[in-house]
Amino acid sequence: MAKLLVEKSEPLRGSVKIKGAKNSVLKLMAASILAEDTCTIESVPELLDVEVMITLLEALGLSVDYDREKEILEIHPAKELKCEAPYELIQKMRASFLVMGPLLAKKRIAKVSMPGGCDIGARPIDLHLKGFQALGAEVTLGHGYIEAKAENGLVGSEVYLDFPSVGATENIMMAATMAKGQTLIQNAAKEPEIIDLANFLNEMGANVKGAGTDTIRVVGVESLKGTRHQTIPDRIIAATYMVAAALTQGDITIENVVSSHVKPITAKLREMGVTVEDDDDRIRVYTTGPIKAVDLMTLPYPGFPTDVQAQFMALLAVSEGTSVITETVFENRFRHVAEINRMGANVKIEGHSAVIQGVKVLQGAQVKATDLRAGAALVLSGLIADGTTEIDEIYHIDRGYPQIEKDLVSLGARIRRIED
Ligand SMILES: CC(=O)N[C@H]1[C@@H](OP(=O)(O)OP(=O)(O)OC[C@H]2O[C@@H](n3ccc(=O)[nH]c3=O)[C@H](O)[C@@H]2O)O[C@H](CO)[C@@H](O)[C@@H]1O
Ligand SMILES: C=C(OP(=O)(O)O)C(=O)O
Repeated sequence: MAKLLVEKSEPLRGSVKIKGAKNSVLKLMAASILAEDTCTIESVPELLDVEVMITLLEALGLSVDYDREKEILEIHPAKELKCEAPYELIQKMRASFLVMGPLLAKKRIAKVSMPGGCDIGARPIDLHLKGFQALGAEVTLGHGYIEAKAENGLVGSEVYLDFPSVGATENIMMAATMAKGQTLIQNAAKEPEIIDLANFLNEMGANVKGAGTDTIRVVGVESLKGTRHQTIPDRIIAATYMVAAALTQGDITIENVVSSHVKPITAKLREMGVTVEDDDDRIRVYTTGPIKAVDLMTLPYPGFPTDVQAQFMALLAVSEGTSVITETVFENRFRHVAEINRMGANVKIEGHSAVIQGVKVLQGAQVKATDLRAGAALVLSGLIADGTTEIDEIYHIDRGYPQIEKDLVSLGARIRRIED
């Protein structure tokens, strides 16, 4: 299996341009199932997860042209849309389950494999299913598959989410686009990717209002057409590179970022003594002083993102003092602790919190990426650790970072990929 070898590097300097957001583009791809004609999506990063979604759309009968160089994806409607999404594809990636809402809206029946748990938690789908049921679908579970049926079409309704789940909000929003009448999604997730999806759906002719607030109103329409859309920049990659600047005591300018999407990151870094200068679409992060210990808690947007928790742990591991990170979104998202401790960090898990006693230096070691962001955190730690850090199982990183080593090397990092 491929590995990354990360050497202790000089402070990172220079500028880096952020590509389209994985967590947006995968949903835009799923939403394309709804269109009567071609959808063109721009700024589609070259990621493993994008390849999995292409395979899934093709398995459903759509045809897809992906110009990897230009980062443009054209998704053409199926001659005959299939309504079954198989286990082999759904188990590869959680976001595959997002085809259920569009299939149910368009075919009035969908049979999708249950996604199962993953490295960061059990990740149930009860809220997605409650939403489909509220819209009148009959949902049955059997042999590892979920079947949802609404023979006479879905009917708009009120859906209250117990937790503002990103995926449930998106799946229900897509299902509701062609339901009869109005759907209200209350306690909806407010992530920027939800707004991007709503904009995409509206460009296709849907009637979605309130995305980005906790109440989304969808008025069903008869059909949806194709459109051309530019994916929003990846705020999690931007945040990862912001941490890289602070950790290496460097000076990085991040281009093509929506500053308001990374406010919780900016605020936390400033609290740690790091300088962050932000314009609308560009952020400069630099520091020369020590990093102050801080406490943080992950929360749904606009709270501190769980997808940046591991990267902040890498930074707090070498801060001055004791910090506490509390993870409230996923119940098992501390698997990176064992790995970062192998590099000399002093982190203890206490229930849903990690107590981090800052140390002066980290040491290069053999470690493995236990999930996508955990892997990114290890790459960052490797940049300041003495010697070489050898990171295994980097396919996790490739799910969500189109070119982590290329970007970081362009900023002065010493990273090599060893292909098997
Ligand atoms: C592809 C994608 O966009 N992934 C993101 C998405 O994942 P995802 O959409 O899976 O995350 P959710 O917001 O749904 O999950 C948040 C919490 O709600 C729970 N839950 C969710 C649905 C449900 O039906 N029942 C339930 O209990 C989950 O187990 C988890 O504990 O949002 C997460 C939270 O910001 C991010 O970390 C992921 O990177
Ligand atoms: C958890 C993540 O992704 P996914 O929901 O696809 O597993 C992530 O992007 O950090």
